[in-house]
Amino acid sequence: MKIAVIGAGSWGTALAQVLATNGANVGLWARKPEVVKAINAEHRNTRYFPDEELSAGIVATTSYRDTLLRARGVLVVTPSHLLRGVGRALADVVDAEMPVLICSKGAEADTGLLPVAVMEQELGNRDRIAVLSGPNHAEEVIKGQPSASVVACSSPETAVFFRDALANDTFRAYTSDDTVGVELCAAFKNVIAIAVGVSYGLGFGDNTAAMLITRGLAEMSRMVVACGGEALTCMGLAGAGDMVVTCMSRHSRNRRFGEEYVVRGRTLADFEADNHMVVEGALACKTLDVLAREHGVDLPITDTVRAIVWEGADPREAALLLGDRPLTTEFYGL
Ligand SMILES: NC(=O)C1=CN([C@@H]2O[C@H](COP(=O)(O)OP(=O)(O)OC[C@H]3O[C@@H](n4cnc5c(N)ncnc54)[C@H](OP(=O)(O)O)[C@@H]3O)[C@@H](O)[C@H]2O)C=CC1
Ligand SMILES: O=C(CO)COP(=O)(O)O
Repeated sequence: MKIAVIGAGSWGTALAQVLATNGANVGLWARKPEVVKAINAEHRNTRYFPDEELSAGIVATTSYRDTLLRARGVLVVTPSHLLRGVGRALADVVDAEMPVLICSKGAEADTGLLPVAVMEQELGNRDRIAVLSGPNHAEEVIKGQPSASVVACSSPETAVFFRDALANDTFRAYTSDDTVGVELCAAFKNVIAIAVGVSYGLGFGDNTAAMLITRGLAEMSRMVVACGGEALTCMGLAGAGDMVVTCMSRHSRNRRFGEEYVVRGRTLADFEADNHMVVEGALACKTLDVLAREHGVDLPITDTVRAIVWEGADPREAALLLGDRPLTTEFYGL
């Protein structure tokens, strides 16, 4: 069986390797010809994983049409701000039944639309559009270290199709029908990871990090419930699981950006350019604000991250303001 993967950054490459390890032929779309050449000739993605040998079952190309040719399903693994453009391009090459798994974590700028809704607008047929999320740093998944993730979709058949394509002894995949919950968890945890990075950058310790993680989970739960998702999803792999790993792992770009912003004064543009990698939380703190206003949800940590990253707020003063709000019950708004 052939599966297509759109995006040959860290996560697209790692997922292509999981699929190929499971026996699939993988068509991998990369935008740079030199990445395609290295993958096909040397079985390496020299830009993101120079030390990992990729399966010979992965064939890269810069053509959407060739990537999708005879594929039974497609994974979209680009940064979230590119999703609408990818959906538009895919509309020309996929039929109305092709299962689509979105692996990006974020929401659309300006509209606040979540990935499945964006893709549905471009491709139609929501039941064939699923989303993948969980505590999955690509650097560990590509090495086959034990990990788990959730495939969420309104259609159990689509969820099971992708679950079975991805699952193996070291990559457990669970299914869920709470797409909105899983998508919001994915967008939120990146924002909170920036907050944790800022906190360590300011010299605060592990108590502060644990506070931000758990209050971040409360913030996430308020939003998930307000948008029609399930609070329990926030306790699962896409919620608490991904929150913990992104806030605590040395691999997290979001956490590292937050820390380097404070300690080294590095801007978002510099950080992303130097690493060739996205910091999804920087965009998400703005897009989640659109949703929060729409649903009247209080997001104090998200607001603080946005003030620091986009409005020039001093990180230490912003942190003090966060602690200076009226005291209330632990699970207000739920
Ligand atoms: N990395 C991880 O561990 C995980 C990431 N994710 C999510 O997956 C998504 C993709 O992230 P990831 O794989 O890490 O990406 P990376 O940050 O590793 O790399 C960015 C990718 O985006 C591509 N890109 C950048 N700008 C454009 C553009 N204008 N047009 C087309 N492609 C572009 C880059 O291509 P090029 O190399 O040519 O610049 C590269 O493939 C994100 O939403 C992320 O949150 C989810 C789980 C784990
Ligand atoms: O989503 C991720 C891990 O599950 C990756 O997080 P970062 O983008 O912060 O590295």
